[in-house]
Amino acid sequence: MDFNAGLMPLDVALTQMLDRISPLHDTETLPLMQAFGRITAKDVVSPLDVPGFDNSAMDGYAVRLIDLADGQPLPLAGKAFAGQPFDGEWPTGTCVRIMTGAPVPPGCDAVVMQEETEQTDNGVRFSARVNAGQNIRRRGEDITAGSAVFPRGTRLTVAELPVLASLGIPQVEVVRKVRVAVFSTGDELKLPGEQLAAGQIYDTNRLAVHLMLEQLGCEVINLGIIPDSQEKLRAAFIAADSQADVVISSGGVSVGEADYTKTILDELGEIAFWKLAIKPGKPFAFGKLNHSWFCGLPGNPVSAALTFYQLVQPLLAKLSGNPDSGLSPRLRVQTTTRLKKSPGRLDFQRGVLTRNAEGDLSVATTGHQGSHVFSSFSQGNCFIVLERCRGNVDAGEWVEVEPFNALFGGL
Ligand SMILES: Nc1nc2c(c(=O)[nH]1)N[C@H]1C(S)=C(S)[C@@H](COP(=O)(O)OP(=O)(O)OC[C@H]3O[C@@H](n4cnc5c(N)ncnc54)[C@H](O)[C@@H]3O)O[C@H]1N2
Ligand code: MOO
Repeated sequence: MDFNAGLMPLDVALTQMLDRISPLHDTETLPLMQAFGRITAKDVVSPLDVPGFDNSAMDGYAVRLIDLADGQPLPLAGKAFAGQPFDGEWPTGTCVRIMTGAPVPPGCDAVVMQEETEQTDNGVRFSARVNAGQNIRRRGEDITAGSAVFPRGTRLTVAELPVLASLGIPQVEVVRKVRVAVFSTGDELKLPGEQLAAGQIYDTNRLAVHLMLEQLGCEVINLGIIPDSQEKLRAAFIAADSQADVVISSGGVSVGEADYTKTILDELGEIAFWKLAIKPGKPFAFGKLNHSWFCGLPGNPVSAALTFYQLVQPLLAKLSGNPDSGLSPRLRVQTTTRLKKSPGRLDFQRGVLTRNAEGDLSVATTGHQGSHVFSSFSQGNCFIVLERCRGNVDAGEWVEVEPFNALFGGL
């Protein structure tokens, strides 16, 4: 019997999910200092030219080309500093001492850096050839007034926010944070610091999900551990649905006798899909509650973190108006170790991607790939993504890898 028949392929699940979701409409306006990581809600239009005026790129001398024609030294007519333009008369046959960032005087054809000049009793001698426009940074050459500097949907980081500061923009309109409620389910779960009775374990998944949500800039509503009781689980879902845009649970989505999540979802909302052709993470469920989206992560910790990473991360990106899913581009490299795999599902094994002295990349397994071995994320730095139809992979074969992003300590 083929247990994998009827499982939904990952790309189909992702398309179905993302097609149903539209970005949040609500926005807020924040000072630049508080806007790191947020997504612009509108095109940001520049009110200014940058640079705002023609200015010098070097410490040196502002000249007119015609004055250099006979090779004679030029006496100084005055000085220009950043913030203190030269505003005197500029007589023919003279030059102006100028500093980096100072506005070039009207009529200036070029700036000669001081290393290419010589002081003489009769003024400054220009030994090297001087080209029109050299060392002048032109008004508007970086950004012109009225142009869209960053389109709607830009994630604001240290690459963008200082540009807004340079335009004199003090605040920016961004999409509001996505509100996400999270809880773990299971009678066996305890908090770190508590005593474990026989058969109990510590709750790993809620911390993993909470931390990933924070990294992704979401507002987290952490509802704790919900015991395996239909009543308590129903109450948790209702409370979560009333507060959040997305509700994430972990555990209880498989086929065990205490796996109530699916039953309650059927009752309170609609399940769009459940059971994917991926390993780990097969019992991932997605659907809609009364007003929020629902993601049911499998209980096994690697499966929970992996399905969050591969499915919930792109969902949150879309909701927050970010066109970038957050997933790293995949590469093809050779594996240096044998990889165990059964045909049927798309495997996301954890691997170590390295570069040898010749600059060639290769990957090796982190070892045990059980969906309870959370330390494999720490040992690895990438997913080894093995196609559904593939069986065991021998050392030397080519495989696809997906480097971890910052959620798992990658770049
Ligand atoms: N007969 C079948 N059994 C299972 C199947 C299946 O298809 N048929 N799928 C297996 C797979 S794959 C996974 S993954 C799990 C998912 O099960 P659930 O989502 O129902 O999760 P639980 O049964 O509640 O727990 C599974 C496992 O994970 C531990 N767990 C749960 N929550 C946490 C947490 N917050 N932190 C740490 N560990 C957690 C739990 O103790 C169990 O060991 O089902 C398989 N079974
Ligand atoms: O598909 Mo499960 O998530 O292997 O542990």
